[in-house]
Amino acid sequence: MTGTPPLRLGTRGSALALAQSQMVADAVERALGRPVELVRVRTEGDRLTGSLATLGGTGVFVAALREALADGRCDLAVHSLKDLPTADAPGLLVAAIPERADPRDALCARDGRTLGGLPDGARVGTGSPRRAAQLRALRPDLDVVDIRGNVDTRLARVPGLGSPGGQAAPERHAPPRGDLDAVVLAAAGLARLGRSGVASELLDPTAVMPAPGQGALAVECRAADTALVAGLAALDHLPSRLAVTAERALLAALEAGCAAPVGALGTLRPDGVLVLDAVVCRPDGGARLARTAALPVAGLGHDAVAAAAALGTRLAADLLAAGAADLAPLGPAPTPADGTPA
Ligand SMILES: NCc1[nH]cc(CCC(=O)O)c1CC(=O)O
Repeated sequence: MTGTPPLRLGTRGSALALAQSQMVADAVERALGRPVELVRVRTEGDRLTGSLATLGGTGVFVAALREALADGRCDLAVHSLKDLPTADAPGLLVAAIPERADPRDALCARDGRTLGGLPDGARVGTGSPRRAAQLRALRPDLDVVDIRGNVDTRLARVPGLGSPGGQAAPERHAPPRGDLDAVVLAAAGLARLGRSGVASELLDPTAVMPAPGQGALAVECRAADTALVAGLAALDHLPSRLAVTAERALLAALEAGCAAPVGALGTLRPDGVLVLDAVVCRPDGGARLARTAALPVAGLGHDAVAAAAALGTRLAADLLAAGAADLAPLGPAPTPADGTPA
């Protein structure tokens, strides 16, 4: 009659956070046969909408969820891996990295245009130095406009792409609408919101390298909840974990904050070789360093995770030896990479 008490999954209230939290809640219910309820965690970031992105960056949101976990106000939390600091949180554990969604960036342009088809001098919005630098490298004529806000707010800046309801989170200063030719957003975020249709081009990673961890989620819980840790392992997808482990080790070794113009993408090939591509850009797009490293991980079992991390560290050393630190502002970041986090 009483049954097992529900697991409490702590989440922010944004549309993207709710969508990905609900996806994971459903997967946990299926895997563990235990009910999961979403628990709204109000973060300081949510109170400071708008200005937050420039003040505290994505870390503010993650920190509030982690506090709620540590305090026992919730039992698990879902983070966008690209917003998760590379440093470990004491007492907490990323117990699962589910299968990664499409890691690519998506161009969302008016009239279905591609990057190559945008008119000369077109205005393209992004809050990410990584995206801005790579867009400028491909199209030096573009006017790259710094934008903030949630996915709906950003899409509304492109004529015809605002959500049908026209609703966007209330912001202190209402942002303009329909004033840009295009915005660039993560394909994975659009997919989770059911808005993949607004993408007019999925950008080739060799041209626009995604952020480390983009498209992947992290399911975090208390390390001491050993039964839950063991249960959540059923949601872990090893190829995705290997790829993002390499990407994040690279980011950590570059001491690159989330604002640094650094892209990285790991891929586990069918032959068991983990390939890691990475790029460090000069913010104006006028120069870039790109490097690739590969390592066979088939047959390593769980040692493969440590090997993936070593691959990322080694590629970072290659990039630094080639002068990455002269190209880009590496080191602790004052602003977030991609604006408001999920
Ligand atoms: N920093 C914002 C952010 N964090 C996670 C996503 C969704 C994609 C993902 O999970 O990687 C987004 C939106 C975006 O970059 O367009």
